[in-house]
Amino acid sequence: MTTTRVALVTGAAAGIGAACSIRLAKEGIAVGVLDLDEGRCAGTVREIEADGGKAVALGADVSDRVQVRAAVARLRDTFGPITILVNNAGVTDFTPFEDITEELLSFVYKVNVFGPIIVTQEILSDMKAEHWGRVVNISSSSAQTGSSKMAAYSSSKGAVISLTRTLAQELGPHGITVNTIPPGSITGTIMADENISEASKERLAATLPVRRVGRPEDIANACAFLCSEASSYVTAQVIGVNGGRVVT
Ligand SMILES: NC(=O)C1=CN([C@@H]2O[C@H](COP(=O)(O)OP(=O)(O)OC[C@H]3O[C@@H](n4cnc5c(N)ncnc54)[C@H](O)[C@@H]3O)[C@@H](O)[C@H]2O)C=CC1
Ligand SMILES: CC(=O)C(C)=O
Repeated sequence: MTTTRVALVTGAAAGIGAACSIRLAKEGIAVGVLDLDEGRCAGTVREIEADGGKAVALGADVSDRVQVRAAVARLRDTFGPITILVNNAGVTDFTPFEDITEELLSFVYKVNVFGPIIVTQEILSDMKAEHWGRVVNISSSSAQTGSSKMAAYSSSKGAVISLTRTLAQELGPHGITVNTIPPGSITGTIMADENISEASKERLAATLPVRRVGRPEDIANACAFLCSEASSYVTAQVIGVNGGRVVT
């Protein structure tokens, strides 16, 4: 890699976003670790720096363009133009369909759909100027299979898959690849012990090709490839990881 690439990872204080940030930093990429509360990003930044990497903590709500613009400016001032973006920040929701309200829909869609659109728009000029970019959107296997009591969430992630395919066409001519990873169930907040019993995890694992529930590191490895120089001809792909359905 001739220049130090700069990445922005959203929702990076914990879980999949933290794993992606740490993994990208191992490739020599300088990482903007963004989450709602900048203070919560310190742990991810510390782990990256302890490993010899470069990172900066950023606080912003991905659905708020003013906050996103300020965070992007700080990252750009710190490390330079941003040419890698992982739209990972997301919120899940388990609500029976008939109980879904406009307020809930607005909350879920603002984070899961408006967020990736706003953040991508705010860094796009850097990618176009470099004629090189990597965008990875974290969707969900529930967008492909449906998931009972997750209509707001799974439909929002379906929008992320469609957004990915559209942007791949629109941004490809600018040297920018756009892909999505629809994880299956991954240990972390959603799959935390208080949310799912060990017996349920074992039953779930028995249905998965690799016979185990996914880990954030699994997503981070797939993400690192999609953000690499080598992945220049991979775009508009939906790359299932650990239970995610692979569709092209
Ligand atoms: N864990 C799982 O089983 C699966 C997760 N996913 C997706 O992967 C992504 C990450 O999920 P996890 O790491 O499991 O969740 P997580 O809850 O551990 O991490 C999500 C992070 O996003 C941050 N965040 C939430 N709203 C935000 C906003 N408006 N602005 C900035 N940051 C915000 C949260 O503070 C949190 O740190 C999400 O998009 C989720 O929908 C998809 C499939 C399965
Ligand atoms: C939360 C989520 O997307 C799954 C597949 O569990």
